[in-house]
Amino acid sequence: MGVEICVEGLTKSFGHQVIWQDVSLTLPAGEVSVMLGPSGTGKSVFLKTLVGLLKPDRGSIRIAGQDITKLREHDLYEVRKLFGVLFQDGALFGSMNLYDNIAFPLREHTRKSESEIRRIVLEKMDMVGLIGAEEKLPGEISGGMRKRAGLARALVLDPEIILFDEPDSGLDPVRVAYLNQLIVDLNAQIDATFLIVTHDIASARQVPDNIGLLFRRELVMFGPREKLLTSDEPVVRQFLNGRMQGPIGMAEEKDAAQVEQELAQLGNGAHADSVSRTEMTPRLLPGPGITRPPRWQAIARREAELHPVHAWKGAGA
Ligand SMILES: Nc1ncnc2c1ncn2[C@@H]1O[C@H](COP(=O)(O)OP(=O)(O)OP(=O)(O)O)[C@@H](O)[C@H]1O
Repeated sequence: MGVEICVEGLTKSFGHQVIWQDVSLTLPAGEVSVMLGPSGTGKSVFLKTLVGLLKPDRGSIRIAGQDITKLREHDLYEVRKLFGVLFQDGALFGSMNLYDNIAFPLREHTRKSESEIRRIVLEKMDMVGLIGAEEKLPGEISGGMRKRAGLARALVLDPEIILFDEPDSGLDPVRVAYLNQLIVDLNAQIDATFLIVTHDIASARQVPDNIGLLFRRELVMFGPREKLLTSDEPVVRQFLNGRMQGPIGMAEEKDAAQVEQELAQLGNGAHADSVSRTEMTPRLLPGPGITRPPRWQAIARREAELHPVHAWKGAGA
């Protein structure tokens, strides 16, 4: 069913460099959340901290009733089994074929027989559409296939939480669309808690239940998708519309006077946002034949109230 992750007052620095501070949010069990933020704002550091690879300076991360920041290495190892992680490049072993790559966590962390391993590996390869590619080496397949193989490997231990670090990086728009559909379908099927770091705004608009934005060493906002998509907060508006006018500068933040001037120009209609605030991007739905968990009913109702025009076709399916 997925587990809730409750982060409170989390701060991380390297030496004197504060990466982010006082971050508090709850990733609801079984829901999909996306973390956005300009480059270098510490999104990857946040993922690594959640999985216990980096220790925060302050704050707590409660997962399944335990504050993982307080755990010793041995107990942390147990908690890590709740996680599946999809790294940017799939992090596959170049000399192993896809079957052995995907079987690797089962052979490392369980005592399952080879026939049981075979059943699980083929089931997960089927879920991500890779049946028939068992013998391929990572170097022989496309970037999109490598991501899907990485995802199959992240699934083999039946994780309660899956972290995705830029799953769409380096993929063409069509492969991104397929991957997004796969993510939505998988979430409906396995009902684990998903956290996705991405720079792809189109994906961030369609895929998640919740969106967060890191900027200036802080979590500017975290909440339901529709809250962020209709927010008036200048940083959120700038980021979600991918425009230059606003507080986010080329390498760092801009001074207040410049931001004010740019936003005034925007207000005059000089550069309208590409997607108007009231026009909510429709949510990507699980494919036909995929049974949706009960929370989808509540989400469907909530979003239909906000934008009846897009009333979900087949929301109760
Ligand atoms: N192990 C480390 N030691 C020291 N500094 C680090 C370490 N890991 C990350 N950093 C620094 O933390 C900051 C945030 O890095 P991170 O990779 O998390 O950013 P990001 O938001 O994921 O960026 P991008 O969107 O470009 O991938 C960077 O300045 C980086 O140099």
